[in-house]
Amino acid sequence: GSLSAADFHLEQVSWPLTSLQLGQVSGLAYNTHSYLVVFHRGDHRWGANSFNLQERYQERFLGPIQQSTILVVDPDVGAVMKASGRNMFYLPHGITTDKDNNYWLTDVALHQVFKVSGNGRDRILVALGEAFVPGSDSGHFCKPTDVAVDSKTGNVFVSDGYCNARILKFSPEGKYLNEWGAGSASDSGRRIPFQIPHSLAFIPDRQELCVADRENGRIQCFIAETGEFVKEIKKEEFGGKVFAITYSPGGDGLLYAVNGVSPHHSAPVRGFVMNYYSTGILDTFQPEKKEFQMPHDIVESIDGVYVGDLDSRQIYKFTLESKERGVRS
Ligand SMILES: O=C(N[C@@H](O)C(=O)O)c1ccccc1
Repeated sequence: GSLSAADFHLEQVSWPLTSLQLGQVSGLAYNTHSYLVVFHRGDHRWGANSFNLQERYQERFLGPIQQSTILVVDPDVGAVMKASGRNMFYLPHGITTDKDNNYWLTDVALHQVFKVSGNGRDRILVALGEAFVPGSDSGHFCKPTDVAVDSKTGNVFVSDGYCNARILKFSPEGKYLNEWGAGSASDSGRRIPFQIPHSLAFIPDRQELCVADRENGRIQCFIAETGEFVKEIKKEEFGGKVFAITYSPGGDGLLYAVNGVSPHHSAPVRGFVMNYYSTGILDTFQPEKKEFQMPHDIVESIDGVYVGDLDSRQIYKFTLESKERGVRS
């Protein structure tokens, strides 16, 4: 019969074949040509003193990152096919591609969201927020973390952010449409605010938007049209931190997640494969030899699942191996 995800397990494969010379890896995306797109910080890093108490970036004197922060990487060997994003960003965070292969990016130092042409020429097509000015009205963000695009309507969703606790919705041209906070929690019924809405995944099969509510260690999903709360996925196995999520459309709708280092290391840091509808955990995965340090984004490509680790400054690739073979060998 047809092989279900239960017959498979994600295992790390040795990739890339040559070093990608990355800084802190903050975001991963993939494009319609099934290439991996990497958003990294070059020689900048987000340290304990990067921001003051008013959430203002303290290292403007460094100027923008001069290395290429946007790398299009070939999924087979990991060779850099295209490099761009020089002299534009200070602290890259999230990256998403739209159906025309344009990039939507966030920069936590700029407190801004950009739509940039994906042809490597880096034309800024939309810029949201005010450079270096944190805020919480419809024209400002505070360390925005990610962007998701609804390919059906072209509407754009922003998770905002480290120092706000909301999701904003914009038209394809960047016109403010709506915003909302956390939905009601499953247990207490009290509305527990987001604590770093850190990563977004759009569910095209359902026109829903899921949010990795990082420090609450939960995923909350909403109706994209209205922002109405649909459901919450919170697992003991997450250990109280969910850093990133991504969704694989199609029949069995797989939702992937990576958790973070939990207090007292009570839960291992790893990746999860869940069925979006049943919310059951189908598989977990982690690097063979080393541990994840800070898995910061995850994306599924045509041939595997990629995890960008911010602290180890590298990208791990996992592919589906049949469990039976594991038993036989
Ligand atoms: O979470 C943090 N960083 C990462 O998510 C990241 O995106 O770098 C962080 C928080 C406080 C101070 C310094 C870094």
